[in-house]
Amino acid sequence: MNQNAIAVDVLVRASNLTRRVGETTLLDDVSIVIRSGQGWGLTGKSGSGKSSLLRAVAMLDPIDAGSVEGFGAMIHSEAVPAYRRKVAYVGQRPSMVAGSVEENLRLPFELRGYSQTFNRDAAVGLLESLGRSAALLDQDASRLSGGEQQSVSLTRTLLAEPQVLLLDEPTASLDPAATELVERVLLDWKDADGSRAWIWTSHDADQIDRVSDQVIRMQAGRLIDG
Ligand SMILES: Nc1ncnc2c1ncn2[C@@H]1O[C@H](COP(=O)(O)OP(=O)(O)OP(=O)(O)O)[C@@H](O)[C@H]1O
Repeated sequence: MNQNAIAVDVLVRASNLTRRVGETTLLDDVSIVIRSGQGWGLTGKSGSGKSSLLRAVAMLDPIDAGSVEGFGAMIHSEAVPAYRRKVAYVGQRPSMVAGSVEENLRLPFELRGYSQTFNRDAAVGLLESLGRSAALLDQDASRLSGGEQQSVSLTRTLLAEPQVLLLDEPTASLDPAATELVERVLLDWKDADGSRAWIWTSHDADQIDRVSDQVIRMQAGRLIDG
């Protein structure tokens, strides 16, 4: 493999991330590399720092030390919005603005500097593959169940065509049938393009087995093997 091929293979390189809030150390010198096609499974007890790591890699939270490199370049502040479109964090509590689900899905596409346009058919297709009907688009976003919110959040994320997903317990508020659908949609998404990758956190060891090819565990803000 030549040097260029190596550079393209590494999508994200997070190095020596440290984050403290007051006396609490959320991340303690954590490094992780995300390569094309890779499915990281991230486990660890509640409070071990999994969300903190995903949010730091997504550049959503400030860090006290360390760096994030994306697609071969250091990500400085002006490059963060473009980076976040390619490296998307899917949180446990999706944020919605007042209005319909469709308005929420359209919102990112109406931001300045956003070149893609909203594809309603693609949105309906994704919602249907997640077990929701097209009628969900007309519903008031403030009145969705936790599971519906998660479906909308995932749809919004996938419509933006990211390359890396940082999935923070993406099935936490779903029943087993809905969980299976989310897993299938995401596994299909990843299989459709060998350059896509994710870090997927879960408390469900069986799910981690199904969705990851490499597992890493967090303990007290540090990464330890398997
Ligand atoms: N903004 C913050 N300010 C202070 N402490 C925080 C903040 N965010 C998280 N923490 C603390 O940092 C630690 C790690 O939290 P984090 O949410 O990353 O854990 P987690 O492994 O994702 O947990 P869970 O499995 O419950 O989602 C916890 O002790 C949490 O209380």
